[in-house]
Amino acid sequence: MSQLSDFQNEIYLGGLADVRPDLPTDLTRLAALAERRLSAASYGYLAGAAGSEATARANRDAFDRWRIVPRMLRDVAERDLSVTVLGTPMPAPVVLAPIGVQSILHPDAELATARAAASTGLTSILSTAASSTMEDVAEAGGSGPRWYQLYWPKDRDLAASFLGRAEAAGYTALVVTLDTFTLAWRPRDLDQAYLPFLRGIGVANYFSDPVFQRAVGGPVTEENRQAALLHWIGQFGNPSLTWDDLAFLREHWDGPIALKGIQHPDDARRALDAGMDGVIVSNHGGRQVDGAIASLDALPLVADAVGGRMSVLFDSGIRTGADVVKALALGAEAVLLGRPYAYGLALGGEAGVRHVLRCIQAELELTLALSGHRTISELTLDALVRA
Ligand SMILES: Cc1cc2nc3c(=O)[nH]c(=O)nc-3n(C[C@H](O)[C@H](O)[C@H](O)COP(=O)(O)O)c2cc1C
Ligand SMILES: CC(C)CC(=O)C(=O)O
Repeated sequence: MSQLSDFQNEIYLGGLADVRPDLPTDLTRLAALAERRLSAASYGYLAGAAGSEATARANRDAFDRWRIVPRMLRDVAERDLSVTVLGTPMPAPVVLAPIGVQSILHPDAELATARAAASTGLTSILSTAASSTMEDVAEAGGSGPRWYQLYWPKDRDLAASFLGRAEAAGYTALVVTLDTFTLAWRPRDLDQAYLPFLRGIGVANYFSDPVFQRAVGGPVTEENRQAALLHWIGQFGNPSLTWDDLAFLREHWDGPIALKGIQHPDDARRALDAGMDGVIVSNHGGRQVDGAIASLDALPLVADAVGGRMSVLFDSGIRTGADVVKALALGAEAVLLGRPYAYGLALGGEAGVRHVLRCIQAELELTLALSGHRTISELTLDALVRA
């Protein structure tokens, strides 16, 4: 556990880490603590991955195959971690990944996450499958920067309604997740017979939507709840989508759009051709295709194919400041942090999420400076060697 007093915090970290004394500063230790706090089913849902979880492990192992080569005497007294990605200025290139159904982790759920993100100035991406409506989460986040993640439903009117609501609620960029039109074979959840949605968690944005309500014959009440859940199951994912459908997004969303779940350089090129503004190199934290390539291994190829012409973001496996440095050096403009902040939420609500964000930001700044860099744009492949 962190024993840092305020004074030590100032000395060690320039006051960057608003760390909680009851949580570890090594974020790789959060999972084990969260396991003790959560029910077996909730923990399994959060920590678990697809199949044998080989891809989840590969995501982590890939970081070990790259090593940072520190450079000396480069005047790193003034550091600036800020970047602007998809039109959003950020104090550091770390974004909160969309994580749905957060009420299985903490009663304050996405509202706590939005407040914690806003207090750090970091951008938070809200899932379509959030436990609260996008309007309530926007209100909790106040002036904090926010992006909206679309799970693209079959009903186009419902999709358009989601996009209109998100724009009205101040979400400035759209993230469209392509890799999860259905949940993968996830043995931990199958063995526990656990799916949050069947308990009515993660459906708030659907049940509150006028288009959804029209389809189920009116507002969702106890009487039509079962029918509404069945309708949700039919609507949630759309496996028939193709590249041609992206034009629909452009028609209904004025701001920047990034496609999440890209692993192949040709798919990144197609995203560029379709007029998208960015891609998120992600394998959903290993939760979808077991046996798939580690996301970090996909990153340099995608960045080579489209970097400079569109934004390239990265997720799946980020746990430390060094991981962030490696992903940025391999071509990402920013990274998304997934499970670590969700563990923080489970362990300490809003303060737990803030702890995680402060720790990774502080560790990133120290690692950047100690390896001889002042700014994010100075990080290139030159900073790394293959282990
Ligand atoms: C419990 C859980 C729920 C998630 N829900 C969503 C979601 O609603 N939408 C989405 O695009 N990605 C979702 N993801 C994937 C994350 O956005 C992100 O891609 C992944 O967690 C990154 O890997 P990491 O956890 O290793 O950092 C979820 C991940 C987890 C662990
Ligand atoms: C459908 C989402 C709420 C969940 C998800 O994306 C996930 O569990 O990986």
